Amino acid sequence: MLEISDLQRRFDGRPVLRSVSMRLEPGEYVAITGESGVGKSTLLNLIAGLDRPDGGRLALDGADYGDLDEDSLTRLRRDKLGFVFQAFHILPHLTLRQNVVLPLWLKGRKGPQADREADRLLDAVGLADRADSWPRELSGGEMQRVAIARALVHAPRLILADEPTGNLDPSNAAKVLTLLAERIRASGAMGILVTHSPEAARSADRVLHLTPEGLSA
Ligand SMILES: Nc1ncnc2c1ncn2[C@@H]1O[C@H](COP(=O)(O)OP(=O)(O)OP(=O)(O)O)[C@@H](O)[C@H]1O
Repeated sequence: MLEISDLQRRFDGRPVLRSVSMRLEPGEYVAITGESGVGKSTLLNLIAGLDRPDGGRLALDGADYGDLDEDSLTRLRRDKLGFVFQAFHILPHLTLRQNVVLPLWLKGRKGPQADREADRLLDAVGLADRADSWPRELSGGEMQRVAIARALVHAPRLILADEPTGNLDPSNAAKVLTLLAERIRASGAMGILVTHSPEAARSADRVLHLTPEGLSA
């Protein structure tokens, strides 16, 4: 479970997040929308443990971020989080299988079993026959599906997606969103999708709006 209560973040004395609270149960997938500059990425960075709040509490499966030092936060990110961002950081000098297997390598799992896991995910995103291809051979939509496979391969508890369909055509965007929602629900993970697109937001179980006052349905 992800618990956020009364989260606050200021930049140069200017409050961006004044009091943000939410709760996410296993298997739940929520979309967060809100005007440009309202603090969506700031919130996502805090949830990702990439930034520290000025007040309030964040806890994932009972682990309070405030009790974790930088090394423990890095471990939490590596072991429990999956990231799908628009700049998907697919590494050009690695094959698709190697890109997808990377989160398992980082956890010290290297070998045939890890490769099989990566292939299973590539299959799930419809790219089973492209495991040995290079990223430069892929379309934008295919690349985004590789990013999703990689975000899910280590069975993260929490998946964070920031405008994952930003530069996709409507048909590929719909495929990517369906896939993300299906995988989150099937694995009992939790998902947070930040998006400006009402259509993308509808692929989640519920939609929350971020305003200067906080998060509301
Ligand atoms: N590191 C930082 N230092 C100073 N100000 C920052 C920093 N990060 C974000 N901000 C400010 O906080 C506010 C919220 O930014 P944020 O990127 O979270 O908004 P957003 O809702 O994600 O916007 P968009 O939809 O346009 O991506 C903005 O005014 C931004 O300038």
